[in-house]
Amino acid sequence: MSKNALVSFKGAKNINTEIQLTGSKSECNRALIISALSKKLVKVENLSNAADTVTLNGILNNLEEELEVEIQESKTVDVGPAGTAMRFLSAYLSAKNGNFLLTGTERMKQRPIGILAEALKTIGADISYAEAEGFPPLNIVGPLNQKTAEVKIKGDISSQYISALLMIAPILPQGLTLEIEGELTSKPYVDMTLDMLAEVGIAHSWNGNSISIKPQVFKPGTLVVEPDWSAASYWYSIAALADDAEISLPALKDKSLQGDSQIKNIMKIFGIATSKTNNGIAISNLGLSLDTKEVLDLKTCPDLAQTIVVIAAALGKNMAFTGLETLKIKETDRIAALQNELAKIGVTFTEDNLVYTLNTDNLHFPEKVTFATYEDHRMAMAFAPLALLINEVEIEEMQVVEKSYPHYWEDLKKAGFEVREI
Ligand SMILES: O=C(O)C1=C[C@@H](OP(=O)(O)O)[C@@H](O)[C@H](O)C1
Ligand SMILES: C=C(OP(=O)(O)O)C(=O)O
Repeated sequence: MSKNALVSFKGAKNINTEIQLTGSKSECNRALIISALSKKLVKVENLSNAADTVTLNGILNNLEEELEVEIQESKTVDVGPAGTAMRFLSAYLSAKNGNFLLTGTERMKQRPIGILAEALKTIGADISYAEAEGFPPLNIVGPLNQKTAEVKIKGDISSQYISALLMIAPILPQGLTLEIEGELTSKPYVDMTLDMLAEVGIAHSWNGNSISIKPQVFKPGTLVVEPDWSAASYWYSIAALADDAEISLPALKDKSLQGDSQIKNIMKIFGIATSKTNNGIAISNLGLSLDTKEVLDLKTCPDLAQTIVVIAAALGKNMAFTGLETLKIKETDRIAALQNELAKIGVTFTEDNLVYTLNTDNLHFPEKVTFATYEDHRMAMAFAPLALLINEVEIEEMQVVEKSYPHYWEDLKKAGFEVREI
């Protein structure tokens, strides 16, 4: 039975703590696929306990055992709500010997995959849609018989399709050249894929809109996963809402592979400073929130959108945002979810010509607010910090955080929040 979290913060709003964040699920899920493709020549260190990573790891370990005994009938592979696992496994299983039904939650069945499936079919994969055209579940019969190395792929729906193809490219007999059509959304995630491949000896060339990877062998090595900067963003929120905050986050790097590390620049708007420590970073509240008239473009960091929009709203900043087009096809329609929940504190979030604007003129904080989470971990984690402004915050279905940050509630308690399961 799912439970809700009742979150509150009693006494002076001073936060002084050290939080050890779990590994980035994006880095982990790439590292696991790369390790499997390299036949374990590549090892992974600091694997996350995020449910999406635990799921993918379990699937890959299971497949390895089963492929050894060569099971021929169709095998169901269920990724649950893990988008990266769905997209990365579509490509990975296409290259593997076997017959698979790749599926996930009801929401996963509404998250488009046609662009990736059609690209894989062009390359030579045997893929069909088990239910709705263009959506999971997929029937995949591998291994693919490569017909071409040249594929055109739309870049503006999800970068995960491109990462999925890039990771299998080195083991394909002809390699791959991807010509990206339209604007590339979430670009730092493609950079992360290429950087992690480079760490284990896989070279690429990027010319204009085309990325090429030739057939190559993986170099033995270890991919060490950095903690999750998307998870760190919630600590920036907490720092921004506290009266005084000094929070250290060990092992986060100044030069990160994760695009969400740009939270450190964005949060300067809300008066949060980031400094290097001898083992990571520390964030503190300088109490110098800026007035910004600029429109903030979040195309390169969609997973930060909820964190930033909620904090801007709670601090009464009528900010405007662009680059939010992909939010509607994530764990939930994140635009609708934000609109519904921000309304509970009197804030509107409206769209005009792809510019989303907050209006906080009627901002107010009732004694108690219950926020719905829509099976989306980021809704829970973005709204819970409001307990620094609202006497009692109830977060529905508190277990959603497991997807990327299972220790979230424990960490809040460590920082001085009261969190009760109800
Ligand atoms: O490649 C990745 O690890 C991810 C890419 C992004 O998705 P899109 O490329 O679909 O925006 C991001 O939202 C997701 O949480 C993780
Ligand atoms: C969008 C997300 O994940 P995924 O696409 O991997 O399900 C996320 O973690 O915010």
